[in-house]
Amino acid sequence: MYLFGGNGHCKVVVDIIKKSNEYPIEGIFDDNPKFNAIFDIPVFKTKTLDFFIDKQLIISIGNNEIRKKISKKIPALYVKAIHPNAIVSYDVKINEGTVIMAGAILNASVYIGKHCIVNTGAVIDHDCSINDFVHISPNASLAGNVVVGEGTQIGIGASVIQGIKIGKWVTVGAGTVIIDDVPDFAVIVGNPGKIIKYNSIENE
Ligand SMILES: CC(=O)SCCNC(=O)CCNC(=O)[C@H](O)C(C)(C)COP(=O)(O)OP(=O)(O)OC[C@H]1O[C@@H](n2cnc3c(N)ncnc32)[C@H](O)[C@@H]1OP(=O)(O)O
Repeated sequence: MYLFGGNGHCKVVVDIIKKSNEYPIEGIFDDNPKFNAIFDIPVFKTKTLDFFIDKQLIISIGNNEIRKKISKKIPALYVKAIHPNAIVSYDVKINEGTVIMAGAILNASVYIGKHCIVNTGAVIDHDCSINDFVHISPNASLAGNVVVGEGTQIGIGASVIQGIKIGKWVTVGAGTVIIDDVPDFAVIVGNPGKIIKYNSIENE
């Protein structure tokens, strides 16, 4: 399999794949000239997108908007990666392109969309629904029945009480406590969370 994107997030994705032993990593694609190899894995420059058509791929880029753009451009056999030390309930649905990091806990009947990141130690409790291109940052916790819209980032250490609906392309700041629904594109911080501005997202 291959990875696309060679920054810090990529190193954590490499770790998951090596530990889960599911796929050998044949290379990482990144056009930045500063990368030649990441750990012992060669870095290649992109020549043609057709190369990826029959290749297993994960987009290893932390920015949700960029991950979406690249996934629309590159036709590949997207796969998911789940760290062996994540705890994933048996009826959780995880879609392609998504990575689940060490210590994450996904409880009963959780749904996770495509190209999501469930980062280190995040907790997603029963019946939550996480849409495509979402990032749940390290140590963030979602109580039961929370819905998170496309492209949203839940910041490091944030907490969301049960039954909340968070819109698309929202940014929930580090350590924020969400006790009410959050509209699309909001940037929300503090305890309790207050909206400070709105994201502008191109071609979402
Ligand atoms: C493995 C990994 O690294 S995963 C990555 C995890 N990273 C994160 O979770 C980062 C989350 N990002 C944040 O919390 C950011 O601070 C954001 C996105 C909410 C805001 O960032 P910016 O748009 O740059 O806003 P800025 O820093 O200018 O802050 C605006 C105001 O909000 C306040 N503010 C910003 N973030 C927070 C926060 N998390 N909690 C409380 N207040 C905050 C600032 O103090 C500032 O207040 P002021 O206007 O009174 O001075």
